[in-house]
Order: sequence, then structure tokens, then C-alpha cells
Amino acid sequence: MVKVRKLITSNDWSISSREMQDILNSTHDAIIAVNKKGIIILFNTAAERLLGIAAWKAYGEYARDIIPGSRLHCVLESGRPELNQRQEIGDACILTNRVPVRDEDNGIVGAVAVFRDMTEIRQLAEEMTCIKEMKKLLEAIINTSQDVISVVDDQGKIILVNPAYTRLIGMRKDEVMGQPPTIDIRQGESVHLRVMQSMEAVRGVPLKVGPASREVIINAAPLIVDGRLRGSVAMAHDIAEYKFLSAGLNSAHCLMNQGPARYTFNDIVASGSVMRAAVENACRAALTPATVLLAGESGTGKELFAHAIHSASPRQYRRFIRVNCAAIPETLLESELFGYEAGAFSGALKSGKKGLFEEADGGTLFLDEIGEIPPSLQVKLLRVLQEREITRVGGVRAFALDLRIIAATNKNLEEEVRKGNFRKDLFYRISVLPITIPPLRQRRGDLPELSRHLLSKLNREYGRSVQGIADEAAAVLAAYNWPGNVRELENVLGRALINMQFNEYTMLAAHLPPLATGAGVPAECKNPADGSADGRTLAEILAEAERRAIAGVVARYGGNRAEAARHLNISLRSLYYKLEKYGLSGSPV
Ligand SMILES: Nc1ncnc2c1ncn2[C@@H]1O[C@H](COP(=O)(O)OP(=O)(O)OP(=O)(O)O)[C@@H](O)[C@H]1O
Repeated sequence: MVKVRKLITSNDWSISSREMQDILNSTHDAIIAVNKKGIIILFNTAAERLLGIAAWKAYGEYARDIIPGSRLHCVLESGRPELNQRQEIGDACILTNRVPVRDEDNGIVGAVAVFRDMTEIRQLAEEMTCIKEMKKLLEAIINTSQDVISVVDDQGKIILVNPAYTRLIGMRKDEVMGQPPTIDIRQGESVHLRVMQSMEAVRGVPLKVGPASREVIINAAPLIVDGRLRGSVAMAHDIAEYKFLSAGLNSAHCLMNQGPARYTFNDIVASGSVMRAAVENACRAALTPATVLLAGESGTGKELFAHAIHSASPRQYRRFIRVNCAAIPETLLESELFGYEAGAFSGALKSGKKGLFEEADGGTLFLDEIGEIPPSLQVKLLRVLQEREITRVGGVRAFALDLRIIAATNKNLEEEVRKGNFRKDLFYRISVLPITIPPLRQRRGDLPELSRHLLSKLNREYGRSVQGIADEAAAVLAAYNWPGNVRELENVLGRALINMQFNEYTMLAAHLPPLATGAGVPAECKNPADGSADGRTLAEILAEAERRAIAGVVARYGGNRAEAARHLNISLRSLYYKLEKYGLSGSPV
């Protein structure tokens, strides 16, 4: 640079027009100059490339005639420069500067346009935006992941951890960043160091981490970029969570009714016209193979209807399998429904496993709480309904199925479709024969017969012989709103039965648990804010408070779990999880 300046200032260097032409031709920018008439007198190689016009053709022509959108004639007229003007030429995005050329007397003798092709820069900017968005997306995924993620650099220093990590380890992010990967380990060796030494991934390594020595299983892999070791990434899974999932699965199995159906239409009390119509529709549906959708609030009798339909159908001697889609953890639902092939995922049985669709083959599969099926599974379910065949997780072979599906929901599925939570095509597939069961408060006329029916059922179950319900007690029942529907009525009568002496044969109002404040809320649930710590840890106190609050709210809604979940502002699945966790799922709460 210095040398060039020296040459220029030394006055012994001048540029010939040939050299000037070469310089202009070697620039990346397109340059076009016109004389004062607007006739092209300079047209460099970049201009040829950009406009697709050979220089020899351009020379001598009016710029406005051969260059689309040229405004050099305007600059000649106005004498005003036009800077940084955007111009589209073909697919190219161009930035143009047009300036007038003046002589010593300031008269306009021509004009020059310099075009800069911004297409590449624009593409680069778009790519940068894309990379930025991708980075944000990856960060969001890493930060919301339940998996515990940590990354170390090639020096073995921690450079990334996600919130699941800090939660599990019980340390703040700033306490671990830049530290060696051994900082969180209580028992065992760092997998990061191991994979960086061996340059090989490891799976299923058990470790104890954090101040509480939590048991985890770790998978880790070296990060190799362009053949160079850049660090290592590890993912830890909390064993306690696995234990919970397997417990959840066991309980989900308990929630499934496997075998022939337990109830028939004779078990359904339907005195009012609306209920009678629902039963008649269900009887007709039973004789067809069509998919039935039972809609109604929790505790209205949807499962009872599903059993009755199966019992009255040609499949009555085949299996009836119920699966509560809200009670199975989302991560297991797919493999539970569709089964899996050997080695489909870590922890899978070597022999593979049949799913519930296959188990129910020939019979009826009752998909309770179908509104809780996540969108990814909705697509698969739709395929089953359309093709009548399934493919196991990790498998390629399709199995043909012959089964009747009965679905049930306490959600307004049409509303869910509108909100985009439930697929429209699946909704139409399952609602071939929709049957709506009204809530008990809308058919209070059914109460006397229902109460009699449930009382004789409870007498059998409890070994009692209560003969009837006094009018004053019946009036209390009739005045109540029944948010938990028939299930709540059954619970209330059951609790009243317990309140009766063995020599009492008529149920009185005094025997009934208090209704308006929650049918038979267990005394322990009524005081969720007990301050005494009794030497318990904070976690134990919080868990107990949560257990009481949940039991109280579920009881207040008469066992109506959907209402209780809404009130607690948690998902139905999460409520099922907590009921299971606190051993409340079996009790009538
Ligand atoms: N019409 C009815 N006649 C006799 N018993 C009924 C009737 N409706 C409901 N029940 C009884 O009420 C209880 C709850 O019914 P069921 O489990 O079928 O409700 P559900 O709508 O499936 O509830 P959820 O949505 O919470 O699963 C059962 O014990 C059932 O036998």
C-alpha cells in the first residue's frame, strides 16, 4: 500500500487508457458510463456478466434502450446523484449508485452507474439468519429437554449445561461452567474424560452425581469436527424417573381391563328420554363394526357404555381391552399401543412386544380419554383406522387387524379440533357413531332409579341390606349439582352406607357426607396448610401438602378428574401422574 502511494506521488506513474480498461474490467462491480447524450461509452466485463449484454453491442447505444430500469438519463437531466438504489435485474438483487460527471466548469458531461450485485450478500444474510434461528431453536430444545445434558471442550472444561442438569446436580450454572467434568461426580468416573481418551461413545454407564448422590445412567459421545476432537457431550437419565415410568406402566396395566366385558345394557339405568335415546343408539351401534365415540363428562358412564356395546356385539366372546390414554406416560404410549420390535430402543425387551392393538385383535379396544393422545400419535392412529393394520415401533412389517374401536372423551373434541389440538381427519374417523351421555345434573329424573340401582350394587359389595333412601335424603341428593356425575353419586352412597349402623335399613340425610363442600372430603385433606414440620425435610412437607391439596380438589369435584385438573391448572395427564405418585388413583377421593 505504502509502495503504491509512493509510486503515485512520485509523478512518474500514469495510467494508460488500456490499463484503465484492465482495471475497470477486473473489478467485481459493474460500471457503465454514458456521455451527456446518454450514449454508453464505458461498459466493463462485470456489466457484461450482470446484464448479459456483450460490451461491443452496448457501446454507442442509449443506456435507457438496452438497460432495464436505467435512470442514467434522469441523473443527466437532474444533475443529482442517486445513491444506494435497489434494483432487480433478472434474479439478481442490485444496489446502484448513479452520479453525474462534471467538467471543470461544473457542467454535466456524462454520468456513471456502479452496480453492486447483492444477491450473494443477501443469501449470506439469509443463511446467517437461518443459522441464528437454528441456534435459538437448538438452545430452546436443549434447555427444555428433560434429559440432563452437559458438554465439555477439548480441554475437558464444561462449556454447556442445561437446566435439567443444574436441577439434577443441585448446583448453579455459574458454579459448573469452566470446571472439570468431575465436579458433579460423587461415585464413579467421568464419562467425558473416558470418551475423550478412547474417542468412542459409551452407553448406560451408572454414576452417582450431585450433593444428593442421585443415581443416573449416562450415554456420552466424543464431539469430532473435521476429524479433530472438539470435546464430548453427555446425556444423563435419572434412574428415579425410570423407576417412576415403570411403576406408571404397571399401574397403567392395572387400569386396563383385559378379558371379556364386565357390563351389559341391563346394568345401565336410563329412565329419562335423553338417556334412553343414548342407550338405543348404543344398542344399534353394537350390531355394526363401526367406530363409536362416547362423549360425556367424567363419571357419566362412558366406560359402562363401552362394556355394554362390546357385550352386545358379535365380538362379545373376544377380548375387551381398555386403555386410559391419559394415564400412560406420553413417552410410553406409542410402544404400549403399537408394540415394538426387538431392539427398537434401549430398555426394550429382546423378544419385542405386542401392543394393545394386537392384543385386542378380534375383539374391542376401548381408547378412554382419546383427547389426550399427543398429535404425533394421532397421525399413527388415523392410519390404523384407515388401513386396519399396524406397524410396531422399530418395525417394517405391517400386521392386519380385525378390531372394533370404541373411543371416549370428556373433552369437547370439536373445540379441540378448532384449537388445533386434535386432528380434524381423526375426529371424523372416530366419530362415525357419536353418542353423547349427558351430565347427571341435566337428568335429575334419573336420580331415584340410579340411587336404588347403586344402593343394591353397594349392598352386595359391602355385605349390607339397606332397603331404601328416606325422602329427606333423596331431596338432598336431588338438590346437589353432581360435578362428578354418577361416580360421585356412587361414592356418596358408599360413604353414607359406612356411616350407617348394621341395624339401620333406611338411609337418612344425616348419613350423607356433606355435599356442597365436597362429597366426603377426607378430614386430612381439609387442612392442607399444617405448619408443623415434625422433623421432616422440606421436600417431604411439600409433597404432603401437594398430596392433600390434590386429594381435596379431586374430592371437591366428586372424583371428576378433568374438572379437578382444570381447577388445579395442570394437565389431566399430570393429575393422573400425581394421583398415582401419592397412591390416590384407586381411592374414591
Ligand atoms: N347410567 C348408569 N347406570 C348405572 N351405573 C352407572 C351409570 N352411569 C355410570 N354408572 C356407574 O358410575 C361409575 C362411573 O362410570 P364410568 O366409569 O363408566 O364413567 P366414565 O364416564 O367412563 O368416567 P371417566 O371419564 O372418569 O373414565 C361406574 O361405577 C358405573 O358403573
